[in-house]
Amino acid sequence: MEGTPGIVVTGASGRMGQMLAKLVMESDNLRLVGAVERPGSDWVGRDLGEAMGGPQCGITVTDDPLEAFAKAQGILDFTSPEATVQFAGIAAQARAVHVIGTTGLAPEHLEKISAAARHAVIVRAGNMSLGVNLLVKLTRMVAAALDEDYDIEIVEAHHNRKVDAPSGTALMLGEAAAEGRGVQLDKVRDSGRDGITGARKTGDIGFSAIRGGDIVGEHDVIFAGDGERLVLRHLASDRSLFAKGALKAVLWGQDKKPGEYDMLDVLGLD
Ligand SMILES: NC(=O)C1=CN([C@@H]2O[C@H](COP(=O)(O)OP(=O)(O)OC[C@H]3O[C@@H](n4cnc5c(N)ncnc54)[C@H](O)[C@@H]3O)[C@@H](O)[C@H]2O)C=CC1
Ligand SMILES: O=C(O)C1=N[C@H](C(=O)O)C[C@H](O)C1
Repeated sequence: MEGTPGIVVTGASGRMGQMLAKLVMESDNLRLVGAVERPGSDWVGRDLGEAMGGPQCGITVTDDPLEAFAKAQGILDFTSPEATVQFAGIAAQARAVHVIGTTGLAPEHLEKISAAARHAVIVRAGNMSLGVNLLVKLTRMVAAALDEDYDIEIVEAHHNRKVDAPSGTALMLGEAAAEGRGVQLDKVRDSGRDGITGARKTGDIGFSAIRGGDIVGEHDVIFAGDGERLVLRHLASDRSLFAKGALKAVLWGQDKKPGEYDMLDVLGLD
C-alpha cells in the first residue's frame, strides 16, 4: 500500500462520503489518510470506521482540512458549494488532485474553482457514472440531429434529502443539448413552471424535478415532436456507481498537468 496515493474524503458522514470512504478502504490502489467533516459535526474526533458502524480504522475525523490535505495526493469531495470552494484552495496549495462531485455550484463558485485549477488538477462532474457520461454524448448527438420542431425536456428524480434543483446531472444534459443545438443554455433554460406560464417557447430547454423517498437518481431527456417522442433515460439504483467513478478520477488525475477536467476526459469519451 505504501506508494499508492493517499486520499482524504470530505463530508465523511454524508451519503456519498461514507460510500467513498468504504471503497477507498477496500481499494488496493488507494490509501485512506484522512476524513474531514464540518465543524460541529458529532463525527469530529471519532474513529471513522467506528462512526460508520464497523471496526476501528485508525483515521480520526477532523474539521481541519488544512492539516488533513497536507498529507494527501487526492481529495474526494461531495459536500456543499461553500465547502468545495474552500477545499479547492487548500487542495491546490497541497498540489492534491481534487475530485469534485458537489452540485448546486453558482457562477461565483465556479470562478474560484477555476482559479484553483491553475495550480492543481481538478476533476469536476455533476455525475461520475459511465452511463450518464455516455448519455451526455448521446444527448449532444440527438440534439444536433433534430431541429426545434422537437421540444427538449429534461426530467430528473431524486431522494427527499436533495437540496439543489435542477440536479447537476440535469444541467450537464441541458448543456449537452444546448451545445448540440448550437445555443447557450442560459438563453433557453426554462425551470420550475408554475401557474399561467403561457405556451411553451420554441427552442426552450425545459427542466422538471421530482423529489421523493430514497430515489438514487433518474434522468430522462425527452425530444417531443409531432406524432413521436424520443426518450433517452438513465436510472441509477446504487450510489456506489458515482463513488467508483470518483475513485477512477482521482487515480487518473495523478499524472496530469494542473487544469480543470471532467469525467469525459477521465473516461476517454471526448
Ligand atoms: N457528481 C456525482 O456523481 C454525485 C454528486 N452528488 C452531490 O454530492 C453532494 C453531497 O451529496 P450527499 O452525500 O447526498 O449529501 P449529504 O448531505 O449526505 O453529505 C454532505 C456532507 O458534507 C458535509 N459538509 C458540509 N459542509 C462541510 C464542510 N465545510 N466541511 C466538511 N464537511 C462538510 C455535511 O456535513 C455532510 O455530511 C451533493 O451536492 C450531491 O448533489 C451526489 C451523488 C453523486
Ligand atoms: O444528490 C444526489 O443524490 C445526486 N446528485 C447528483 C446530481 O445532482 O445530479 C448526481 C446523482 O444524480 C445523485
